[in-house]
Amino acid sequence: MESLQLTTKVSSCIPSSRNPVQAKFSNFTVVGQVGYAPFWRGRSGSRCLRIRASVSGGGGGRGSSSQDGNFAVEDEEKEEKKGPLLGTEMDGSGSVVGFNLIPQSGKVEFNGVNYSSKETTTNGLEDSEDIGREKNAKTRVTHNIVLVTSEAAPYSKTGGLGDVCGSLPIALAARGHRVMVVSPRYINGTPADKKFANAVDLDCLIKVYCFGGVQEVGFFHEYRDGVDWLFLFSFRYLLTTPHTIDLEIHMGIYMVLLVIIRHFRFTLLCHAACEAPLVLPLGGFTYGEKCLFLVNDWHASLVPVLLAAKYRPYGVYKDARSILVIHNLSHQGVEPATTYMNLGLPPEWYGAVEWVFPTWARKHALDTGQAVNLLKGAVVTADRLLTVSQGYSWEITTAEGGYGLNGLLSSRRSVLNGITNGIDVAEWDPSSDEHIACHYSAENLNGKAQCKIALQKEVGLPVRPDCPLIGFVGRLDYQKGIDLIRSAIPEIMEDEVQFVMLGSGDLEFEDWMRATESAYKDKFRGWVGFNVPISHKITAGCDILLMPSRFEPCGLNQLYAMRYGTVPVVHDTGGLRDTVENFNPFVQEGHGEGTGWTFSPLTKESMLVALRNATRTYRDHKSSWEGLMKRGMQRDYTWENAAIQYEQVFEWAFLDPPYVS
Ligand SMILES: Nc1ncnc2c1ncn2[C@@H]1O[C@H](COP(=O)(O)OP(=O)(O)O[C@H]2O[C@H](CO)[C@@H](O)[C@H](O)[C@H]2O)[C@@H](O)[C@H]1O
Repeated sequence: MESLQLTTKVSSCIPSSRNPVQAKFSNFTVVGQVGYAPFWRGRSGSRCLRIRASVSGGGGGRGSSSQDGNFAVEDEEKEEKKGPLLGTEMDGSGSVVGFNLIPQSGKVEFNGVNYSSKETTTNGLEDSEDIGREKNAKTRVTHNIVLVTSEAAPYSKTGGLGDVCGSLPIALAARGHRVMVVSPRYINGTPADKKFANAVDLDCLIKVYCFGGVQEVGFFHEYRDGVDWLFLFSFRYLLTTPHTIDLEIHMGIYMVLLVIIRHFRFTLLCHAACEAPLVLPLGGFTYGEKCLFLVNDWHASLVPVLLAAKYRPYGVYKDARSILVIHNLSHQGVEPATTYMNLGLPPEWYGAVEWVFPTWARKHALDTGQAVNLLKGAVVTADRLLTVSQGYSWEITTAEGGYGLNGLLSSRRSVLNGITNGIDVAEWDPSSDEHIACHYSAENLNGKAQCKIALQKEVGLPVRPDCPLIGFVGRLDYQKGIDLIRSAIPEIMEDEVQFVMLGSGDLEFEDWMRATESAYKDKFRGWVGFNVPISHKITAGCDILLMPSRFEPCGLNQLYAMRYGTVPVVHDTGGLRDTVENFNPFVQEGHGEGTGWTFSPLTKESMLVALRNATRTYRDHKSSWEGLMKRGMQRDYTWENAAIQYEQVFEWAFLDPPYVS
């Protein structure tokens, strides 16, 4: 099975005059950037594409997907449903040549995965039982969603991106959408590999064209919680590269190799994610062309560029839409300009990803500043842009928060929105958390004191139930404001407090944590590493969670903390500002309101003031403290809230024509 192939020989290039948007963007380049704002220039050039048959027959091929109606309307007026398909017929070469139908009532099994007809929507329609139940329900539109990500918990996680991409798909599936998640299959020869144990090899190799030739990629698949989880592998990738994300974090000296590995891995990921909806008959049906791509951060940013440059000019994915979800603008996937040829894009599309560093950012006199920037590619080609909080969606349009993309992002402000992340309320639930010593809830807080004692014992701090215990969990890097904690620690340690930090990342900060532990044996513990059970124990056992993030697109730890009755003290920025309400003890007839402390500006002094206000309230105003804890615990953090807002954005995406067609 092969994908659209781009030849490097260029023979024709005919931008459509049908659509002004296409005319404007299908051939462009950035010729200069002043303050990073690009000037677009048409570029004469041409291309020749060769389409090789990928799926033929059975209505599952490109252009005639079996799920063309994936943009489905659910209401009681539904027409007769079709029976689900059993699976594919393949020819000797492994190409799909047809499908076998089975009756609609039975169970569907494909590659060992059970899809009951209730779970598997046909053209997005729910079964008649549901229709009956929802007789009076409002008409609702469901979509075929392809979420592309470098990580998805519990399979892979290095940070919040993994959490979000592990939970949001399930919430969307629960609302009736058909959802596929495409991410790499990280196998590293450790017990962590077991997380992929339930995924079965689909035995379907596809060919994509990038990195100077044909690359074969395959998929493992698990159907769980209503979601098709697809894990990508490539033999070349397995044989030639370290493939654990944990290892990558510690690769330091092999950074150059690491950059190449990532570039290769995520280029493959994007190409494969574009092919998967067309060629994989999951549960008997392909997702088809009329799907919605949710692409997360720079790793998946090539997807909208591929849709525009490789597929739409040849009539494929005309009705698809793409939404770029920005979790962290400070990582943009910037590589040397020479790597453009690896991306599998037509030469004339260079302008979409072209990036010119300003003079001051160049390393030497001969450095021309030329680079490719994958995230920028998505910013200029995706149909809509999303960030993970409203505050951050504004910050990225400013010079301070825009990391050089603020000009472009501002120019797309009309399609830029922010939706605050939810959290996995089943995994993060103090009344049932398997990692913590004692369960508790807003109604009965007794167990929290036990969790604090258990944490103090586990990390070897003196057991002092009344001493305020401050926690920190997160990546040790510039974003998280670790340098601020480092500069404030001598003063924090003068107070009657204990402090537990869990984190990994920057080696300098890891060393600092170890040294601080030696210096303040009775007060400070620094746990270097990535340890999910300990993160739960800290969240439950501490009284206060400190987050002095320099910027924070959303932040999950403050949400986890509030759900566990641990009061956050945060820098007043981005998603932290949106989610933590500053404590005011005087309102509500002295009952107070708010869920934590927000401080600004980002200085040691203002952080210390907020922290000391928190510890004083903890010690001297027990009822106010309990109010703070309970208000935080009673907030609604479910993903359903966020999923409903995502649906609104999906609707807007399909109302407009494709941004680049
Ligand atoms: N050492 C360690 N051991 C165990 N667990 C650890 C850990 N270090 C971090 N974690 C966990 O990783 C997650 C980090 O969440 P953040 O929201 O801080 O994400 P991050 O900055 O990575 O992601 C980006 O994406 C997310 C999701 O959109 C945004 O919330 C965020 O603002 C943005 O920077 C949490 O679940 C945390 O508990």
